[in-house]
Amino acid sequence: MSSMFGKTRTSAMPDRAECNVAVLGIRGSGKSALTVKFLTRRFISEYDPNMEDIYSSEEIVDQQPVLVKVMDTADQDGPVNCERYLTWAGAFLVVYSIDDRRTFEGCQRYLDVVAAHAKSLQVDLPVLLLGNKLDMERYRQVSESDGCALASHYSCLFFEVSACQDFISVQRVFHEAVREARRDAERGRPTSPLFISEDRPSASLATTLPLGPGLGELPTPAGARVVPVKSSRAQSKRRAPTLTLLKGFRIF
Ligand SMILES: Nc1nc2c(ncn2[C@@H]2O[C@H](COP(=O)(O)OP(=O)(O)OP(=O)(O)O)[C@@H](O)[C@H]2O)c(=O)[nH]1
Repeated sequence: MSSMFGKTRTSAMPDRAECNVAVLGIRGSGKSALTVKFLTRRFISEYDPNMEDIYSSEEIVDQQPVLVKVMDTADQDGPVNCERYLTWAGAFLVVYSIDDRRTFEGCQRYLDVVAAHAKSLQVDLPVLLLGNKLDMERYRQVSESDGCALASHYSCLFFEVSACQDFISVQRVFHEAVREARRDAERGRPTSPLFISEDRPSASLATTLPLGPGLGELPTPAGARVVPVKSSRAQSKRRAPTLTLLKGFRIF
């Protein structure tokens, strides 16, 4: 039923695109806060740190509906047993906190793990590096240029966001992950993992999921800093997401 990026069809539901996004990073970087912000538009400050789950939200990205599934991972001190998300995800968000150098150094191991996985598959896997907690500017330990340099090294996109400030910047990041996954699918990533529910070829993706004319439609709200390392061409149409929590967050 699920796929890295592809379409599913059941008797009760027409074809629809899906994109699996894994949120990676060491403890305290804000993975759960970003996930919840994207799904609910709310900032919730405390979560069960050991809980790992997959949530989904129906989104419109570049005028095309897509079911975005988000895995909020819960590794202890770095990447362990990574197969569960490497084989599942079609895009990766690697998160650190700008006010904690340790989280920045920790995220490099995730970038290495994903890069090695992509190399073993001989595919491009979309990765976005996120410097979170932009609201903690005065306690910043990781400069924007350090984030940019790391993203350049791994050829990934780079954004600085805050899970406790505006929703739009956080939504934009998740939508950008979907765009990247679409582009990789269009560039001809291997077709077999893309369609699991039915053995349908992925050749139709290019026609069913056209690229938008250009990024820049989503405003960057005051106080949020979005730092694209690679240029992006697509645009996103915003709307309130239809939220489906596959399992409830345990919030305490
Ligand atoms: N100021 C600020 N605090 C944040 C932000 N995002 C998360 N936090 C706080 O940082 C702490 C860690 O956030 P989590 O979302 O639990 O981080 P995590 O990466 O999921 O960590 P684990 O659940 O331990 O794996 C919590 O106290 C959050 O309230 C942010 O953007 N700004």
